[in-house]
Amino acid sequence: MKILSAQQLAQADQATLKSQNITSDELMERVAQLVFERMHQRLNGAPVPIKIFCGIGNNGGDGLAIARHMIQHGYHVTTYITNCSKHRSDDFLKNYERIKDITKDWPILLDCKDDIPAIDNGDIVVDAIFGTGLNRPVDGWMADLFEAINATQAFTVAVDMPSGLLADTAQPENSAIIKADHTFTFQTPKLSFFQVDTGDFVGTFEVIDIGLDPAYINQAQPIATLITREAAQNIYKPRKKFTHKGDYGHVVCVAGHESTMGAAVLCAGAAINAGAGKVTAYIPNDGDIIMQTSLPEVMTLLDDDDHALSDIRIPVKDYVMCIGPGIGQDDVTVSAFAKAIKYQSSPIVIDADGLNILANKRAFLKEVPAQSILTPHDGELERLVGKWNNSTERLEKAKELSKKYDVILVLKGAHTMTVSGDHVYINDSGNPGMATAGSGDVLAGMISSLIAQGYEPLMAAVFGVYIHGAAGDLVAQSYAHEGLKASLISNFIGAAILQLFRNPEASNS
Ligand SMILES: NC(=O)C1=CN([C@@H]2O[C@H](COP(=O)(O)OP(=O)(O)OC[C@H]3O[C@@H](n4cnc5c(N)ncnc54)[C@H](OP(=O)(O)O)[C@@H]3O)[C@@H](O)[C@H]2O)[C@@H](O)CC1
Ligand SMILES: [K+]
Repeated sequence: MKILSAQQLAQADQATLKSQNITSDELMERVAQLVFERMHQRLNGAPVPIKIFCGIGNNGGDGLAIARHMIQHGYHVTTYITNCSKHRSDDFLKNYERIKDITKDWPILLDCKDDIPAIDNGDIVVDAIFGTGLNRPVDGWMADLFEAINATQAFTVAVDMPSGLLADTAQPENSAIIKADHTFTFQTPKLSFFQVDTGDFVGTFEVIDIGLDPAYINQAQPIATLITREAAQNIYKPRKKFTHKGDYGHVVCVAGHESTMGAAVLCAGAAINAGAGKVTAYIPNDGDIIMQTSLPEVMTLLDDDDHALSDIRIPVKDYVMCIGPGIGQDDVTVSAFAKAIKYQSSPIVIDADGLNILANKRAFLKEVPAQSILTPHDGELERLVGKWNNSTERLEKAKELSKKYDVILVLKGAHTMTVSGDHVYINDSGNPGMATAGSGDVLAGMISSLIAQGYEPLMAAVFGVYIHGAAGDLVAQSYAHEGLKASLISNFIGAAILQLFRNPEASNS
């Protein structure tokens, strides 16, 4: 699903009015009707007090139209207008007249100086103050109003966006933002919904297709793409009948150190579980028994050194290298790593200590084959690109690194983002239980496995991240977030692929 910028959405709005030959007022009515229907479906006429706060732009116009529908259906609505300036939009004004004429229930004008209306914990608050048109930080009385709403336990529903949140640009520090419990957002989700410093303001969200011009949306270059279940279905490559293990590639996991052999086991195990035809673990000599007893399907190649990797020689042809899990940063390993990546000519996957070595010895970055995949968590990313002040800057820095070295970055976290040049793919599966040791080793093994099976590196990363999250979601259903551990994610890879094509209603999930 495309994620468009606030500017693109405004253009889509204009294109829609033209192509569908409708007025902006008619589009606003369509939007309000769709939001009302969803609220009505859930509330089912409940006599709960509903307080609708409306700004004086088009977001406020939406709010007034929603209020009118709710009043007409017998809900207990109080409508407030934050009447802070004279610049009211035309469609706001039309809906202001309409709610007065039709319902005779006049909105309360708040003069933005005096008291803030009382809000009780049992109220439902509808936030229609600002949407995509926010153009400066919120301060003064308005910031106090936001704080008062946030201080209550009233269930808060945001229209299009929580007010105060910017759709796609850096949010100034300590901005006043409404903390929504649920957001009805129009046509596409906004980039800030997925960023660590702003995502929590959105609550759960629901994208409402408001029928904006498909021709405009199809040609628009998105600022990011949300990888949903449907997108993942389209990437999946089913196997053909007359094939053999050679058709599904060979992964060599270069991993492990005397105290971190588990990382090597998780990485190689995930490569097998994700479908590679063959997997070899290149490990320190003493790790042989651990690997062979843990994973009977995996072959081993042993380093001369008992405890650490010292000279990585791989006497096989045509394989995909996954390097880094648990290798440590001993001097011998750093030199061996440099040599190993220099000899690679096709894309590899670099994780964990492999990334830390690259951060310390930046010259090695030039030796990384084009289209290789780097899978940093935020600590590793910071070592690679330096500190950032906000999520927007984090993403910009990742894009720069990706372009400079022609590599793909998988920025791990809630809503993992895969960055390839200016293209960003945001993952929609997974849960907080996946923040657990070894989860990254499993992901690195999975992505390498998919490249070995013939997926283009970028799609291997995007699909691998989705299935990794989906496997985590399946594990969480039986083990809770707390009981989720990396080896379980790996064990559920196959189930997650099956689930991708199961009718969600039939499987009740
Ligand atoms: N895209 C679509 O297809 C559709 C979009 N629709 C809806 O339109 C919404 C966008 O509407 P919009 O452009 O009128 O902007 P909006 O969010 O109401 O804010 C503008 C107002 O806020 C004010 N203001 C801004 N910042 C402020 C601040 N910090 N502190 C105080 N005031 C501030 C600003 O004041 P001014 O700058 O004029 O002084 C102006 O009055 C969108 O989110 C969706 O809900 C649907 O109806 C139809 C389909
Ligand atoms: K809003």
